[in-house]
Amino acid sequence: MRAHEAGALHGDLGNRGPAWLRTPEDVNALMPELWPRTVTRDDAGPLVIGGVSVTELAADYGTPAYLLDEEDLRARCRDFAAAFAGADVYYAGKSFLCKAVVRIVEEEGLFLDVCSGGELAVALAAGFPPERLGFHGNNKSQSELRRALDAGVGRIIVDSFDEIARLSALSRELNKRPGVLVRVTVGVEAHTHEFIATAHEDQKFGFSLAGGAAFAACAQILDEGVLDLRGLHSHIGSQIFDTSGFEVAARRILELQAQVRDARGVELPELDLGGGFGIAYTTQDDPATPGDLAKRINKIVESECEMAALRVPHLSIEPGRAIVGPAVFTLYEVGTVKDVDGIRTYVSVDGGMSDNIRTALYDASYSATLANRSSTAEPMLARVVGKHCESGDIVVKDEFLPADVQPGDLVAVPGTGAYCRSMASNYNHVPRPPVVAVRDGAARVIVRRETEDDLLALDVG
Ligand SMILES: Cc1ncc(COP(=O)(O)O)c(C=O)c1O
Ligand SMILES: N[C@@H](CCCC[NH3+])C(=O)O
Repeated sequence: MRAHEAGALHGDLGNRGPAWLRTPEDVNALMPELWPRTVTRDDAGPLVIGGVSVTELAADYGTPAYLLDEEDLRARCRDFAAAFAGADVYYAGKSFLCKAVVRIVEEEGLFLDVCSGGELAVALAAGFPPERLGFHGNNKSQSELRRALDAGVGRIIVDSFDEIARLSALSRELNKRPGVLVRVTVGVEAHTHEFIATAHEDQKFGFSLAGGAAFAACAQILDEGVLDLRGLHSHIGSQIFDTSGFEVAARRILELQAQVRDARGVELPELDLGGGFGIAYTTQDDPATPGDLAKRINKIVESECEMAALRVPHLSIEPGRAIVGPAVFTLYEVGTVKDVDGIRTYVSVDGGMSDNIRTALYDASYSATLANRSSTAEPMLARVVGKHCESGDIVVKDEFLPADVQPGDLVAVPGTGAYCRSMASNYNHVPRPPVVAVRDGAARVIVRRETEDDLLALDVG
């Protein structure tokens, strides 16, 4: 039985979605907060991004494909820069990095956070000014640190005593004095998935504040005088909506700042409060605007500094997801529609966990819409799944699609700009999709589709 022939069963299925998911009045309607800014649905029905219809993009570039709204990405860079005027906004490259995006970030005046030799290589290959780079990582290798020093990376965020020793030895050898920040674990239990929370005590990142390691790291760097200690750094996790976590983090880290001043007579001039600002993946999410975030963060920093009689340090933040996440959607083609005995309708698309691992890894929720046409059919609760040999290969757990969705239709999943292409794999030897940037009626491939030749290129013998 085809899904749209299942009739009354769809009503029953409607009860199986999560409580927050409502049957839409118009299954073709787009919730503006979920989509890149230029996306519309034109009269004939297909989605249009940057002035180009998805049917045209699918014909030209194939599916699956990540479609990037360049105007939207640039606007989000500018929104953060304007809201946090006077601070340095580092775009977190781990969310998605390629040379074209590095250039966009540079042109829009942002700084760039990299966290591996590979990300550093992409930034340098695109000509990003090294003094505007921040280099992260809990286990930077000798060669990665050497490369960062050679390139003249602006800030290295040190994460362990081993790294302080390694970086100090290299700095002496190369006769450099890099600017460093000490990454502090502030002991905040961020309200997000445990795998993407990074400031509770029991974890690999940073120096513990409560245990005294963070103070000891600052003292050691100041005593040795080899590294230029510019300030403290905190990142509490990712996809966070509750700003109280940032407030607690700022308060605690500024207490450490005061402790360093009192003990050593040094007021560290900089403070980095990391990234982690949440975005809307479904109608249940209600993210703060950059303006709101800036207001709240600046207020807490200023009032804490006033209480501790500290000068307000030069602030920086590191948003990744909030800049690139909403600027992209993934376009898939439907291959099969299967109604499983009244339990659930599975809509299989031509990608899956290899292009979006977040649903399987974090139990993340996404939304979807029929993209190549509008439909007058009733909304039907469906699960959008991939083509991998894995029953957990789910792209969108629960979403209402028109009941007449059929093979050959296109389905679009918004909010896939961050941590989708960057975490993509070749599982089942499925080539990774391209990233196509669209702007003012023109499309350009910024990351090409992987080919079977690419997959075979690493096989030796
Ligand atoms: C140190 C650091 N900075 C910035 C980010 C960016 O986070 P997000 O993409 O959630 O803004 C991360 C990732 O969580 C991170 O680990
Ligand atoms: N990869 C995570 C975010 C972690 C970012 C790195 N600290 C996600 O998809 O939500």
